[in-house]
Amino acid sequence: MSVAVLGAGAFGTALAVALAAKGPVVLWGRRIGWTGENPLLPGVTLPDAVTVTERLAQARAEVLLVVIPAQALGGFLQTHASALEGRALVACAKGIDLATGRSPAGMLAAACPAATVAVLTGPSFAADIARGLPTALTLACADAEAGHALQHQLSTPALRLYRTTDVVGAELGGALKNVIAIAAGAAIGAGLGDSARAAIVTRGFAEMARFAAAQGAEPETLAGLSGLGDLILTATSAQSRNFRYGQALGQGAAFDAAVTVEGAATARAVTRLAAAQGIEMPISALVAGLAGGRIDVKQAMELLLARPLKEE
Ligand SMILES: NC(=O)C1=CN([C@@H]2O[C@H](COP(=O)(O)OP(=O)(O)OC[C@H]3O[C@@H](n4cnc5c(N)ncnc54)[C@H](O)[C@@H]3O)[C@@H](O)[C@H]2O)C=CC1
Ligand SMILES: O=C(CO)COP(=O)(O)O
Repeated sequence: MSVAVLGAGAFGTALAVALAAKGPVVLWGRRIGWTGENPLLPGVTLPDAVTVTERLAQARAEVLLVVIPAQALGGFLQTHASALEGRALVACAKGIDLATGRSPAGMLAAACPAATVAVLTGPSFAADIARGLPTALTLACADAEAGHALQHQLSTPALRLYRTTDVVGAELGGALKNVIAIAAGAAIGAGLGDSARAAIVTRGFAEMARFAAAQGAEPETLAGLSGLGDLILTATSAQSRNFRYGQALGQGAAFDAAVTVEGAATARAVTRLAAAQGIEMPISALVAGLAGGRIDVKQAMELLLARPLKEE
């Protein structure tokens, strides 16, 4: 099986490094601008088995891991979908596209109807994967046989993949936890304390599960690696960009706009979808307001605490 990774950011590079333990990997990026060490993944030297290229024609593998941020994926597919058609495409981004309301796998399936689409998601920082630290992720594919094959093709001794056919649940777990991680970071940044963070994470998980169930996801998926697992990681670690962005919001501090923070746009996308479907997502709506500069953390907390008392 030949593998290529599309998107040479921190996560794409880390996946290429991990999979190079099993054989040659092509890593494609639109503008590389570095050799040997990706500045987005400092301290990691690429193994010889990884070929880095800016030519998409060189990435003609049977399995393509698509690791382009959710809000950039639509633009990429407009230009390059034909080069991806008919392959096994593994969506690795965690977000919901603002323009279409689609998940990355949904965008891939729409752009490449003859492809087999899968999802790789779950708790994993790029730096951990690249260093070969133990990681467990979810591989989701509606086609159980193809999912089984991909699970074995993409697992390594350190990267343990669990399999599911619940693509919707796996993707929403990864997308929505970023939104709640921003809220958790904002609480910590504003000095509201660990108890407030625990409340936000728990009630945030409830709204993740509520939204996902309404889209047809299995509750077990949300309680697994891609939902709860990734939420725990992202809402408690300063390694997370979403958490750090939330912290900056809570502190009223500036944040580098060049850093990928999927949860900001996803908060807007999911708030819009939830409103259209009559689903309550108060924390996500407040994150959308915070990210859009319409409210501050003090107002957000006042709004949350003023909500009617209800059953858990
Ligand atoms: N960094 C991490 O620890 C993890 C990231 N992810 C997910 O992976 C996705 C990518 O994140 P990172 O690699 O960390 O981001 P990053 O910011 O490190 O890199 C993003 C890369 O995408 C490229 N890119 C942007 N627009 C593009 C386009 N139109 N065509 C081709 N390439 C384009 C950029 O040039 C850059 O190399 C995100 O959805 C993120 O949530 C998932 C798990 C872990
Ligand atoms: O998805 C991730 C960990 O599983 C990475 O989180 P950040 O994008 O917040 O850094």
